[in-house]
Amino acid sequence: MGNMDVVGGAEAGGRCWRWGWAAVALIAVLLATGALPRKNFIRNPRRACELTESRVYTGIVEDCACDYETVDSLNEEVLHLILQEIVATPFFRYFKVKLWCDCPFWPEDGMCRLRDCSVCECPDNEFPEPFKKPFTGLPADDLICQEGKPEAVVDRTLDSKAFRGWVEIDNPWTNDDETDNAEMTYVNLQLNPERYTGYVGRSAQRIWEAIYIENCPKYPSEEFCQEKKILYKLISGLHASISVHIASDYLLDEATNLWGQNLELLYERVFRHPDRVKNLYFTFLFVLRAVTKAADYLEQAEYNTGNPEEDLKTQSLVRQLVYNPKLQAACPVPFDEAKLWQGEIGPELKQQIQKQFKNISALMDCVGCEKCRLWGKLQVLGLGTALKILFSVDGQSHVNQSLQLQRNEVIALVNLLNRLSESVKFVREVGPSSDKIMERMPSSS
Ligand SMILES: Cc1cc2nc3c(=O)[nH]c(=O)nc-3n(C[C@H](O)[C@H](O)[C@H](O)COP(=O)(O)OP(=O)(O)OC[C@H]3O[C@@H](n4cnc5c(N)ncnc54)[C@H](O)[C@@H]3O)c2cc1C
Repeated sequence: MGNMDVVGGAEAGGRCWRWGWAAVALIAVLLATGALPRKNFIRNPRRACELTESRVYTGIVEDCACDYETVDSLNEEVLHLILQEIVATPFFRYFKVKLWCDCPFWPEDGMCRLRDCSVCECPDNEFPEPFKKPFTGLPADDLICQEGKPEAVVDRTLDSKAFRGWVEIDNPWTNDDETDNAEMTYVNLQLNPERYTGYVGRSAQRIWEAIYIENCPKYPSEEFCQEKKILYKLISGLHASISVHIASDYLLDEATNLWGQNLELLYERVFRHPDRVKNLYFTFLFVLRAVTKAADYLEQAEYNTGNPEEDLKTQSLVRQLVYNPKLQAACPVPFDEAKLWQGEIGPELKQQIQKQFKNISALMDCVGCEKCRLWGKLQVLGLGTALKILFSVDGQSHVNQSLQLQRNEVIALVNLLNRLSESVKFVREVGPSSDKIMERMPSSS
């Protein structure tokens, strides 16, 4: 179980009992003094214990190098605020995506009940002008005009800068050909929040099933090989984050169009399964590590949307994120990827996981709800970009010189980090009030 310490749950063994009894004693005192309304605890005392035990997360996040408390405070004090500002900038709010795709695995059977399911695409004149221009950089091996000797060939090495202009380059971890601009549309993400869409039933189930059963089965609890656990944990963390967004922005009453939080759903899909909460934190730290590993590249990148004032602000926000002194002091290496793929089977394992991730990426074309597909594609591309930064480039010192990212990959990566940051914040804020969730839950005992 590594060095993770969840208070309560099967893993914690004896500690669970000690904390369990301490919690019971505390509750008894609070009830006796009237400090706590008795009705909150009468309905289902077993569930009260379950919640008390399962929601307090302490210690190091498994396989990472940072503890839960630090993640929470860094997120609340620094990361969340910066990310919210970044994703609202013109550079980061327009995402290029192919929304009309055929499912390569089965006839698409998606049914989405709500209007909220469909995506509002950008009219052509809305998204930034520089985004429309095709790539204008020098081709690497344009030999047409070359005559004579090798000495006549122009040296095209630019310099040792990390960023050498946005490139059109395919991501080896994802299925879509990112260099193919046909049928791509631009979507303003701010107009299409990730929230409840009414996408439920067989279609959604089938996709999660295909992901978990065929492409990243849950590893046995005795599995020590970190590489084998990673893909499952990343997908489970992403899935938990999607569920948190559904629960935090839910259509409570269709007749009056009332939106709000659905804490029962949050409990059932996330809190009730401590592993999912842990995987959410893991995924957050993994993506955060990718962003900080690519710090020099991201800092030098051109955030050009044709609006100099906004673009300077974007650059400054990115700098604040990637070189944040509080982050560097408290959690300098959120996840240590250098330990992975080291053994003899390392390269083979990496290939296998890359193939599985590509399949998961292809499955996004089977999501039968446009808005879910938009966020599914964006977040899977964001994860693919994190994987590319951490695993496709060898060594810490060379990362920024050999790394090449597409504009859309960077947009996906940062928006994914923001989604995960929102989920971590929500889980942290709502966790302590889960006695309210319990009060509304029907008794299972
Ligand atoms: C890519 C994608 C994006 C989606 N986006 C949206 C959206 O934006 N808005 C929306 O309303 N709906 C969205 N959906 C649908 C949503 O995720 C659920 O499938 C749907 O709400 C039905 O939920 P459910 O209770 O059947 O459980 P599901 O969330 O569908 O889970 C299916 C099964 O997976 C397992 N599982 C659940 N969570 C985890 C986890 N964190 N880790 C490991 N295993 C888990 C459980 O065994 C569960 O029974 C999306 C679906 C997909 C595939």
